[in-house]
Amino acid sequence: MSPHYHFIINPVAGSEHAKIVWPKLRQILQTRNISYSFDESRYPGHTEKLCRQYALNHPQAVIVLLGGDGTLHEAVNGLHKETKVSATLAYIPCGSGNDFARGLSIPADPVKALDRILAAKAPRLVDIGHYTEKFRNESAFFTNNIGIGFDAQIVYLTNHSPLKKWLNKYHLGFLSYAALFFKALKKQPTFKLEVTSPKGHQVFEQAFLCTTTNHPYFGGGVNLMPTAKINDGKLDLVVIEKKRTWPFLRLFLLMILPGHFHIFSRRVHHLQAPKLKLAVSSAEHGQADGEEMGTKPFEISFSINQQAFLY
Ligand SMILES: Nc1ncnc2c1ncn2[C@@H]1O[C@H](COP(=O)(O)OP(=O)(O)OP(=O)(O)O)[C@@H](O)[C@H]1O
Repeated sequence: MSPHYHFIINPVAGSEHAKIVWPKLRQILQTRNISYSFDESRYPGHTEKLCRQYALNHPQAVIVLLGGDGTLHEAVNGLHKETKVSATLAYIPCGSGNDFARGLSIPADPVKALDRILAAKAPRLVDIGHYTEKFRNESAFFTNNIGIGFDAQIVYLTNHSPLKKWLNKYHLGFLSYAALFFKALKKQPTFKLEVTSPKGHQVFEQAFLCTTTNHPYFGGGVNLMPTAKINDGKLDLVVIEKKRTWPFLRLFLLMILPGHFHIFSRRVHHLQAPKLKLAVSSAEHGQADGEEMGTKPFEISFSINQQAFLY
């Protein structure tokens, strides 16, 4: 028997892309006589509540999210924060970044993504990260990555610039990250980072980017760590040190070019572990799945959980 699919739509995701796509998908569901229902997220944080409530009342259903990485972040937190609620998730990328979809090779075309979900036989387990941060007194789950330093500086600048809104209007939101790259490069200082993992203790005196990631992508498709796997029970920590600006620019260029040869640079440090601790004593920007974490020092611990996904 085919499952019941409950859709949660974030109407503002991807400059209202989800809102435009939904009627098309609904038509397909009706034509194929698929059992479905839906909710619309009405404010930031609503998806978290909707997802938890639906899963509590309908443990057998598949909850399909129409939105971007932020929508998925909320849904996963809805299911895992407080007590864990068992539910199967599925995801149709309609955001501006859609890095999680890239990580799972979910088609960018919403109709194809829906087809894949409807054809999938059984859910598969994927990793989701968990963090606890002392200075923010905060604990949450993440699907993509947690960044300290350069990537978080870009998120901060993007959110506080009118450019993102303007580019979003033309469905070019991803370009806002590129546009603010050089401003972030100028503003972000290097910082001292301490890393503790099952492999030992390491100190980086000139860390510039420090990203703990669940899959290869960040910033709307930049391949930070091609070997990161979303179902290996491990998180990938990437630390990039910066001594001078030009070598860093060269590294970043290698990151966005095919081949991704940046991973061979001695300035790029990579560590895979199921548990990690990071400490930064200076006040730095942080980002969690593209959302700002505020500018403070960090004492952050990571671990891994799992979530059933239909894809
Ligand atoms: N009805 C709503 N009105 C305003 N904001 C909302 C509403 N529903 C959800 N949100 C918020 O919209 C934000 C953006 O959603 P999301 O991240 O999914 O899209 P995006 O930013 O376009 O995509 P991506 O994160 O992939 O770049 C989320 O942080 C969510 O809290």
